[in-house]
Amino acid sequence: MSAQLIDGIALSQKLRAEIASRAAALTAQGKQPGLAVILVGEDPASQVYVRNKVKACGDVGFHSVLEKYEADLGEADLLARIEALNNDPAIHGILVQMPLPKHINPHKVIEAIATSKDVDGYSVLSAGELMTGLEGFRPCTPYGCMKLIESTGVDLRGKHAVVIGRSNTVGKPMGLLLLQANATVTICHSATPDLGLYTRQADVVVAAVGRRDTLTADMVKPGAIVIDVGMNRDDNGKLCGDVDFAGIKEVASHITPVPGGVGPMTITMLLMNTIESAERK
Ligand SMILES: Nc1nc2c(c(=O)[nH]1)N[C@@H](CN(C=O)c1ccc(C(=O)N[C@@H](CCC(=O)O)C(=O)O)cc1)CN2
Ligand SMILES: [Mg+2]
Repeated sequence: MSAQLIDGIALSQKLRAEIASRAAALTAQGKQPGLAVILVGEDPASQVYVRNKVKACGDVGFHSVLEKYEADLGEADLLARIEALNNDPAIHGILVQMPLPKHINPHKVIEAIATSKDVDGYSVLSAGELMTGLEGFRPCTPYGCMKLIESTGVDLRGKHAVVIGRSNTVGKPMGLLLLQANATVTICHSATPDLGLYTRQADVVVAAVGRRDTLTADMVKPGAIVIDVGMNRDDNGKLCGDVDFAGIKEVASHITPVPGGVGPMTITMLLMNTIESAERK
């Protein structure tokens, strides 16, 4: 058996075209969607991500502002910038690129963003909205994973989904989104003994641990959907995910590649949250 590839680039293109037409409709009413992206410091990967976010905004017709600050920016200065953007009617979404320099408390920064503009969905209130099923912004990476799963046409009702990883930004919200879609959810993590015992029972596995070869073919039920959130490097420095793609594609029904799977969807769902924010205004 050879799994069908779930193409995050193709799905992103389709969703971004829909977002662009919604943006055009808002712009025609004088309400162009706007996203503010803040980067503190010179982390090379973060520089690429923020550049890609700003470019993605331009591609779908959003207004965007990129604010770049030196790594020694004071926490109070960053909080003051966020407060100004909270009060800027041209801005519907505010995103502070993570990770932040060590001297800045990321929780304080995230909580300073108005919930109505928290398009990363990282704040305590956004997490509570997800937990209780209220309308709100879903964190972009797990939201993108849900769209990738939906694109397979498989109904999650009654299916067993196993999430590997319990981070606040991916694992935990992923579990809640799967639960909302009526899956039976198991969350595994670094203290789970015999991971394969759980994953072999799963109809859907989402791997989000940040360690390559966490999931191998012998740990996957034939016909399962495998979503790989990982971004790691192999021995040759090549980008790879958390799962053994070559082995698992012979067992799974559907699998996301790395690169080209979950990654592009993270930025697409940021655009989705931003258009939803602008439409709510
Ligand atoms: N404020 C935020 N910070 C961070 C987030 C986030 O969602 N909000 N997520 C990550 C980084 N990230 C976006 O910010 C991100 C990571 C990866 C990709 C992506 O498209 N990856 C490509 C491969 C890229 C490569 O070749 O290196 C892929 O998987 O195809 C997009 C966005 C942490 N910080
Ligand atoms: Mg993310």
